This record gives sequence, structure tokens and C-alpha cells, in this order.
Amino acid sequence: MVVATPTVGVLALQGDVREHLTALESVGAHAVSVRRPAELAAVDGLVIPGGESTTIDKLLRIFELRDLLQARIKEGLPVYGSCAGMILLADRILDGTADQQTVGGMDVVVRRNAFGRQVDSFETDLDLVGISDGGPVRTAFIRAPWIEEAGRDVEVLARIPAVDTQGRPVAAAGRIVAARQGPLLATAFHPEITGDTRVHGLFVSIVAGG
Ligand SMILES: NC(=O)CC[C@H](N)C(=O)O
Repeated sequence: MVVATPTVGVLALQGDVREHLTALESVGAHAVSVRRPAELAAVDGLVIPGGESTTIDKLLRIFELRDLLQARIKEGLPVYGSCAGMILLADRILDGTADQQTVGGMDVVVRRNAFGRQVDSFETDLDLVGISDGGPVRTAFIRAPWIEEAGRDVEVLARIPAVDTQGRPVAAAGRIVAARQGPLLATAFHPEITGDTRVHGLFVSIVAGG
């Protein structure tokens, strides 16, 4: 089904919600905050923002959204998870806290806080499969995870390049930092804070039936 102006929710329990709402509006979606089951039931797609995955995990249960979100993902709801959102979409995680759970849906193993202390946070340009116009995407990594293993049905969209913008070798070279499995999209980075809205454009096209 092709939806002309899709309604895309941003899970608004914790994290940088407003930047996602703005980015989604700028690529033609009707963007709404989602905090209640009725709001989750009404959206055509959902963004799970970056933040702290353990907190979002707990709040999903407190706000009685977790089971509904899992059910909607099973029915095919398009969901884009960024950073902590990517952790929540993963079927399996490494370095989670003892009681941490994910919502799941993507056949990936994600390692939390994977980049370690030295490169805790950084910005870089990445080539992304599916985004060819306008060159590499400007991305921000903030205590980011990476995808350690991806199942057969997962399409890898981006990896950490071998060298940084100054030509220096990168320790995490080759790590998977963006992937898609059907209507589920995940990025280890935050695209909403660099002013580059093309990842949101890609997600809205998935929601609209692409
Ligand atoms: N920027 C982010 O979303 C960081 C994710 C955070 N390190 C976590 O484990 O949830």
C-alpha cells in the first residue's frame, strides 16, 4: 500500500525526539510523538531515537508499549532505530545490562558502546546503500553500538570506512553501522543532529511503500 503523506511517530519516552520530528517533517511526513498505546496503534511508521537503551527498555514496559510494539513489528510496521533505537530493534545484544531486553525484529547481534572510550563520540561521512544522490551522509556517533553479526535477510547499508576524513586508519574499520531488514531500518549513528535528512527521507520512502 502506498501512503501519500504517511504519519510517522517518534517514540517519545527518552532521547532526542524533537530533532527527529523536525527531520521527518522536512522530508514530507506527518510527524507525531508517541507515548501512549493509542498513539502507537495509529502510526504508519515509527522512529526509535537515540538515548539510553536500558532506560527506553524500562519505559516501554512502564508505558505499556512494549507488547504492542512487538506485535506491530511482527505485522510489518516500518521502524527506524537510531543508536539506542538500533539496540532495541536487535534480536540479540552483547554488553547489555543483566536485565536488559530488546524489542527485537532484526536478525542481528548488536554490541552496545562498541567503539570504546577513545572514540566515544565522533562525526564521519559514510556511503550508504540506497542514498546515492548528494554524496556521503554526514553522521554522528555518540557512545554508539555496531552490528557484530547480521543474518541472511539483513541488507548491510553502511560500514565504517578503512580511513577517517584525514586519511588515518580507523580501528573499527569494516564494522556494520547501518542495515535494513524489510521495513526495519537501523543506524548506529544519529543522522538527526548533523542537518542531513536523507536517512529520514529513505525511511519515509520505506513507510510510503518503497
Ligand atoms: N546515543 C545513543 O543512543 C547511545 C546508546 C547508549 N550507549 C545505549 O546503550 O543505549
